[in-house]
Amino acid sequence: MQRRPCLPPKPRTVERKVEQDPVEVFCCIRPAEIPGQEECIAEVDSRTVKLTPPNSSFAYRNGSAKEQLYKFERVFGPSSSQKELFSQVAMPPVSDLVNGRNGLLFAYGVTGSGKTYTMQGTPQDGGIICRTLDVLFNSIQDYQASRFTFRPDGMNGFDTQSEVEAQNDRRKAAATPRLRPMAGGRTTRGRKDPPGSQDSSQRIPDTSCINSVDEDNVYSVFISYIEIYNNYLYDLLEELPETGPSSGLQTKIIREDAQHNMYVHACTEVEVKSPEDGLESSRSHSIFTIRLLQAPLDAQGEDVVTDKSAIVVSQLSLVDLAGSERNLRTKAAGDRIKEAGNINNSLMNLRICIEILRENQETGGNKKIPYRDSKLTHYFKNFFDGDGKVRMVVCVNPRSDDYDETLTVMKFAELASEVQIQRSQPARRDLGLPPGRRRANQLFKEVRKKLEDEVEGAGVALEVDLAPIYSLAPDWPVLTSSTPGGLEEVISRLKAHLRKRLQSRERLEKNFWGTVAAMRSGIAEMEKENLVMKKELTSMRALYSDAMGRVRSLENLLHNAESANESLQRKLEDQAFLRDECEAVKEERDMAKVQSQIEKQRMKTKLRTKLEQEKMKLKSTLNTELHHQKSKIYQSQVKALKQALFSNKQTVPTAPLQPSTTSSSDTDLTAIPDKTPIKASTSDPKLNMTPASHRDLMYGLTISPLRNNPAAQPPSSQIITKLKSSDFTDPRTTNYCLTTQEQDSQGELEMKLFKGEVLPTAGVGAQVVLRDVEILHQRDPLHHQSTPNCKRSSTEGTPLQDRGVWGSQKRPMV
Ligand SMILES: Nc1ncnc2c1ncn2[C@@H]1O[C@H](COP(=O)(O)OP(=O)(O)OP(=O)(O)O)[C@@H](O)[C@H]1O
Repeated sequence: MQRRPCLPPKPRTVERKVEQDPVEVFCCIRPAEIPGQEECIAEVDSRTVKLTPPNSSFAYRNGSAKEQLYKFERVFGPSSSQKELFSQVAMPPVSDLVNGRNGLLFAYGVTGSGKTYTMQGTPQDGGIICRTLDVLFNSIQDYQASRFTFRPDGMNGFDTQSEVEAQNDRRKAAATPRLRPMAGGRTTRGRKDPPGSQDSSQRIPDTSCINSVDEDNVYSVFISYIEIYNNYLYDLLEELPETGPSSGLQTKIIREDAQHNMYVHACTEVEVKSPEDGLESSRSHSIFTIRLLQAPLDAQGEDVVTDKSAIVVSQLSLVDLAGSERNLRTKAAGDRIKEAGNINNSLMNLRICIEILRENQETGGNKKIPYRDSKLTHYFKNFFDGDGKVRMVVCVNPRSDDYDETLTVMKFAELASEVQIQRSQPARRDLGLPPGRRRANQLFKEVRKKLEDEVEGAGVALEVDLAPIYSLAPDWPVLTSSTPGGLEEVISRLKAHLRKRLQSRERLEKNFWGTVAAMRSGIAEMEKENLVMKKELTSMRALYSDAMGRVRSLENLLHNAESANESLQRKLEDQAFLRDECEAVKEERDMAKVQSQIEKQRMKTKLRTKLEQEKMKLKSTLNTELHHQKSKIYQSQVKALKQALFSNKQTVPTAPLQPSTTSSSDTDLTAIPDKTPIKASTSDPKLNMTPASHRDLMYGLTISPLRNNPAAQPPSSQIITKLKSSDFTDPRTTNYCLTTQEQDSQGELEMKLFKGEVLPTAGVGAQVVLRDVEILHQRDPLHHQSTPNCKRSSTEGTPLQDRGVWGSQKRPMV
């Protein structure tokens, strides 16, 4: 069977001038939603629109916007009617369909631009789908084949059935209750049906019709209705059981038939006999396909030629594409994002295919067109390869908010209109049958009926008189006794006539028996052939059923494999989706982790700062306290020293300058190896020192009484204490100075300055640590003069004091 106009193989190497048609692009501007709204598109003339960027558009904001004109085959403004649009846009493809050519018509545009309205319309004012069915049935109504004359063979082809088989099927169909009507008209996208689309009583049908219908054919219309959702195919006419669990619509796969046509495997195709039958299931937002079957009548114009190869199938797909920008403006999430992503991927792939197609045509290149990257383009591959005419209706909502998306749509339309599609060949097949068979047969039937009605027993009267063909001779001669020549003449004429008759009879008899013999031998031959044929047929049937069994099992295997593949693909996609989600969650967690680390670090810094502040505060409190204590101690020590110095006592208590409150637990004190007072003899006015293991040394002091007048006094020690209390922030820097004076018999005065620090102990006590000693010598000038040999220090002669010259010698304390 010829499924459809089988295209001649497309030439690859042989150059041949092929006729091409451009993709025809039309523009339909819907009326404004709100009267007086700001609009971005205007109809310039019947073929041109002007697109003006509004201030709010992205293109305007980024400075790339400018006013632009776009050309179309035809522009339909807001006031155009559905009828007008249908006549210009869809009538030619309907005519092509009737004449055995394929066609694809799709509506493209942003959400809410009127694609569904254009394809379906309203009950009172039908859209392209309704009008297509109307016109088609108006045109073929009288030539329709009876139902079930053709049956889909499951491989994108059709089988012809005998009238008896068709009748059986009709009986069965009438007895079987109808299942849930065509998947309930549901679409997986869950869009709304156009108002009143199910109420056929309100419908105002289109009355146009195509005149070029071949009357010597019979016609059958089959429709299918599929939807591509999330890049999966669903058969929306799939019958679902009325009761019981329903697992919903199964996904379908695309296959290629023997003629390399793409088709949806196991997709329901419903034979429809009227527009209403078709519209019952035309609430489509997707691909509504009409397939028209044409088969010629036999020579008598009575029956359909049952030869499969005589059937011609043409197809018209009416497509309502999904809006292209859903996710951008709807702020979709979750499944909606996936859906929007798939919609955009499909449309993007459609654009890519068209772009490469155009590029190949322009450059003569042979770049691979990625039709198989999405179901939408895969399904329509044949059309772009030249299997039918492609038309596009670009639907536009004029509102300014849609400008950016409309601009993209316009660019795509411009691109599509530059693509050339190879013109498909008409699908007629000449079987050498005379035209007008149907008409002649009809006339014959009409005349016979008329005669039957007029004359009783007209059946006999209508028998063809074959007498002239088989007569033995011309009519008997009229012979009478008055014939000139007399009786003799009559007898001789009769004899001649009889001789002729005898000859004719012999000839006829001979012919007859010859024919009989030929027929007999023919029949015998035929019988023989028949026997052979019967045998062959039996073996062929066996082979055929074997082959069919194998085909079926292979088909099942293939189907299972494809289903498994499909489900694996789904799983893969789900996994990929899950993986993406997991990655997103992981990313979120990582971010949270980093955030918490930053938070921790901040807390740490904050706590450290607080700790430092607390420490400083504590330190300053302690310092204040220490200072206070130290002041107290100093005062008491100074007091004690003063007392010691001025009380003329020989010794002052040898205890270190710690208050008695110093506890044994004092850590600094424990570091002092020996707390035993260091005694100094009165004869040795110098201070006795006991080195400690500690780096700093602590000294017990034995202090000689201070003479008020050293000159008058015998050599002795004089101690002057000096405290500098300017800096108490660090107790270690508190200066402490002890001075001893000694005058020898030559009158040289030696002064020792012990420099040290007063250090706090761990308790509230303090200790004196001497670090340096400076010795100053002063010689009495008077004495010096009398003793010229006396030695002088290196600094001698430097007038340090009024009283004489001081030499200094610094010795670091160890
Ligand atoms: N030419 C028009 N005249 C009157 N109403 C229209 C026209 N075009 C669209 N509408 C109305 O606008 C609304 C949206 O139109 P429609 O559903 O056809 O848009 P769509 O492009 O198919 O959207 P989606 O992409 O979401 O399917 C509908 O209510 C429809 O009736």
